[in-house]
Amino acid sequence: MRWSKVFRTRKLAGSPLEAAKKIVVFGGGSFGTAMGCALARQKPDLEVVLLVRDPYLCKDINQLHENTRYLKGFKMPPNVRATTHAPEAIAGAQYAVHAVPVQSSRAFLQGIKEYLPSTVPIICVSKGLEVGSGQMMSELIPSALERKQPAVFLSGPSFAKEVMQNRPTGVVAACKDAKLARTVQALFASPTMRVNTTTDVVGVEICGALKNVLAIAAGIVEGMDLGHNALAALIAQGCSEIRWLAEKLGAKPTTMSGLSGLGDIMLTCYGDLSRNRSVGMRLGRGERLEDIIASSSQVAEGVATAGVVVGLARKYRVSLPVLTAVAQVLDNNLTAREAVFHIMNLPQIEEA
Ligand SMILES: NC(=O)C1=CN([C@@H]2O[C@H](COP(=O)(O)OP(=O)(O)OC[C@H]3O[C@@H](n4cnc5c(N)ncnc54)[C@H](O)[C@@H]3O)[C@@H](O)[C@H]2O)C=CC1
Ligand SMILES: O=C(CO)COP(=O)(O)O
Repeated sequence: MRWSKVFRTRKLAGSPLEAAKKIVVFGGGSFGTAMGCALARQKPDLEVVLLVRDPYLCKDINQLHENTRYLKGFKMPPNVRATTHAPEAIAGAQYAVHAVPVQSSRAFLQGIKEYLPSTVPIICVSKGLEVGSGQMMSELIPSALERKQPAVFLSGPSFAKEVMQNRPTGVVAACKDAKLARTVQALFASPTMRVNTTTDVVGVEICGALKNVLAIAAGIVEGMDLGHNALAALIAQGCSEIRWLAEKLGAKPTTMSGLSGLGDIMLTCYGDLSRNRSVGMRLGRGERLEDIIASSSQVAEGVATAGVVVGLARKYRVSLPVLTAVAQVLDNNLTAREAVFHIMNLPQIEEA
């Protein structure tokens, strides 16, 4: 109650939300839609435009006020609309929320580059590492746009469906420019959304990318019905591995125990709504990856990121048995059972 009062008084004239007139969302999938709606709910005269590819989905959003493909059954606020036309979507927008899956982000950004002014901040919610370049989104965005662009990385435990249901959620806005991080904090913060800030972009991004790989491992353990002990041991080991790699990359230790680290690891490794965990569960039950992917309409970023992690482990000379085993299972080099046997038979160690 007190929290909500604080917000009501903070959202007075002059705040970034008050000043914002139009926000464009790249990607009309589940998370782009949910975050767009979260912004639109806060300010009825804010224009939120989802840039989508599919004209049928576009029509549904505009006529039924519902994302019939990705968030069926949830009504969207009337100030959210969709278009397939990039120049029109972007024109006049003060912020761009980027919710296109990582592996499609480079091509997408190259396609809209000429319409996006270099001063418009990108608020990136995509979590993962690009196959091939191994880049994080903070590296991929300037590389794809071939220029500097202000960018903030918003991450943390936040299932799209629960954001859409306006249930309490906490995320972290990471930006080297602390002032811009605070602007994004003020944009998204509401009585149902807490937004912390940090300047540790690398830490937030690497935690967000690797927790998806760990969630696949957690799903495998669940799918094989190995029990609570095994699951807890696996997640604890995975947390250590993420910390070892994150430290090598220069991340702050506090980020690991924060929302984008432990918070999102807990959500995705234990939460029924996680797509990465559900890919793992199906692998653990013996399904083939090709069949799992063919039957899923939504992205599970951990599948692509797992292969990149193997390269990072090599590059930074850090042993990541759980995270790299996920890549081996996905590549069909190991069965899930062999991976568990392999991990259980590693040398007994001193805790690090
Ligand atoms: N769904 C969730 O609960 C959360 C998702 N995220 C992250 O947000 C990102 C997007 O995820 P979702 O919205 O869940 O995915 P989704 O699978 O629901 O939707 C992806 C959207 O991106 C579009 N897209 C794909 N390739 C494209 C391209 N080349 N050009 C333009 N659009 C393209 C699709 O048409 C679709 O609208 C991912 O990186 C995910 O890890 C982050 C937090 C929560
Ligand atoms: O990142 C997420 C929640 O914070 C969503 O996780 P999944 O992609 O596994 O559903």
